[in-house]
Amino acid sequence: MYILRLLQSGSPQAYRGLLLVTCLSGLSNVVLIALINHVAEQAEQQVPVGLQMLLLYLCVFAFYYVADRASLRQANQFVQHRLSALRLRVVGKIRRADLRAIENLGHGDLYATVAQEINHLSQSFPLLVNAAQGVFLLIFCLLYIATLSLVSFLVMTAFTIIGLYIFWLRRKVLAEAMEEVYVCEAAMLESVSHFTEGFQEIRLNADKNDSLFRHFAGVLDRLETTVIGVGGKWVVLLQFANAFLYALVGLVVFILPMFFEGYSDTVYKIVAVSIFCVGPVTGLTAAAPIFSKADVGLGHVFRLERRLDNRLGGAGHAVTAPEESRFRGFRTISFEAVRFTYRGPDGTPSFTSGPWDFALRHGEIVFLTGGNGSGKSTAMKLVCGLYAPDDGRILVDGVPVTDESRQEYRELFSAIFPDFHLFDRLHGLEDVDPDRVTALIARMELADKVRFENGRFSSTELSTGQRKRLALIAALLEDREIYLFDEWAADQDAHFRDVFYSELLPDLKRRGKAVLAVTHDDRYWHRCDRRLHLDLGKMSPVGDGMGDS
Ligand SMILES: Nc1ncnc2c1ncn2[C@@H]1O[C@H](COP(=O)(O)OP(=O)(O)OP(=O)(O)O)[C@@H](O)[C@H]1O
Repeated sequence: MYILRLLQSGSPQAYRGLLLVTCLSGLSNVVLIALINHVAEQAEQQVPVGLQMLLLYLCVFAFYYVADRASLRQANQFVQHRLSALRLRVVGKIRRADLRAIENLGHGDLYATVAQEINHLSQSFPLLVNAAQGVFLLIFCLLYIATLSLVSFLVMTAFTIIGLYIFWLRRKVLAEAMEEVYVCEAAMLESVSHFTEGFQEIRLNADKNDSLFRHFAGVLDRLETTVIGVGGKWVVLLQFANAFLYALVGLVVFILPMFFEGYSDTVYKIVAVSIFCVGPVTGLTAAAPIFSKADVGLGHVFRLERRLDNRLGGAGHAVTAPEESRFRGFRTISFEAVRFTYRGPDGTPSFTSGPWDFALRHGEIVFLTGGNGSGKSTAMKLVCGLYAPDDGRILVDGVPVTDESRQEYRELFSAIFPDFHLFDRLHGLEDVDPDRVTALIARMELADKVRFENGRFSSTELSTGQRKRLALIAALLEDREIYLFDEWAADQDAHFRDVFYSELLPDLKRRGKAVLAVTHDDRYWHRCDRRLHLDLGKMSPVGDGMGDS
């Protein structure tokens, strides 16, 4: 069970402390029941209830109240800590993973698993704590019954074990059905996302709209059938638990007195205890579907973590920037026979970039051209170290880049890819001079749209071209030695495209930066020092200087 695995991942001290207070809460609960039984017996024998007994009752009640509260609070804290630790651990592994690993796992799945599943468990937790307390109470109730009648204890314990075993088997069936609910819910969420993300397309095309809606209705139908199926299994479980309790009490009341002398004296006390067990047993059964759902979700998180571990190969690679990079101030980066292949899930190669050779020198502007799907973006990701080459070498001034030094190497680059992400604040640039940012906003001709306030841009609700300019501001502030632009100018108007090629790129060159830019703008090809062309992943130089076109 994944929930137990989660709990055991905490510090043994905290785990033991939690078990202790939960035990104390269950124990004091049973002592209360015993006291009630005792007082009822005295009343039946017409013995007046003394003040001492009342005080004892109040003391035990106070103890129970405090222990129960402490148990619930500690359990809540303990589990929330474990969930936070799990989130931190998994996100920590995601941030250390290679881009290929993340692409293979799927961004959507990653997000859903980390954000939704853990959240779900966090929200359903109070019910689960209640159910766990019920288990402790059941154990102590049985122990109390042992003090009343050993025979009843043995019979009831045997029955309880059989009952719990059957319950466990049924719970497994429920868990399997829950796995199907999980799949159906994921399909439903994906289907809903088509309505929100493809809203413009469906509002333009009624047939598409209808077809998507029919598909959604089908997905919803399957989800409903599966959830109803789970509900049916849960009803069976709930009925079983109730029937089991009544059968047990029936056994105690009708059958056992037939066989054991003097048993009828204690039977009403045992019945009273059994009735106290109804609440916990019902709580346990009621929590079963939530428990199964949380366990299934947690299973997905653990499986994701294992897949990340496999890709990270142990501790993973560092993500922290070294104080003094050995690659800083580079003169030439050489790519020797670099080759990289995308593979499908079954390992079949789908596209190969390379082998290619080229050298990127400090302070030069290189343009990369090629048709759609020729491998320009793939080459850019290989150049900046987001992909590690399958073959070949990358050398910085003769020093090979290895797995260990790859992060140091990446720190040379700032890149803006077509699917760039605009962060809500300038992460990593917390001490930036706001006047500098404001000046750059003005230079990007965004002064009437955006302000820099409290470490963030006032708005990111901009056109794609304007958003790319904001991304460029962040890249310029990073002040790295190499700039990669993957079709950056494609979304700019004619005026700003000109600013980019005629002012911004030459400015970077003047500052000694190297630039590698993917471009289709043949009007500006004379702006580069060298142009490289890609065709089916193979790279070749075109001319060797300005005006090569
Ligand atoms: N993450 C990926 N997984 C598998 N294959 C990929 C992936 N990204 C790209 N490819 C494949 O690699 C090939 C080259 O893609 P790439 O994006 O590098 O080309 P491109 O020249 O940048 O194309 P475009 O000009 O259309 O942006 C394509 O056939 C594409 O299907």
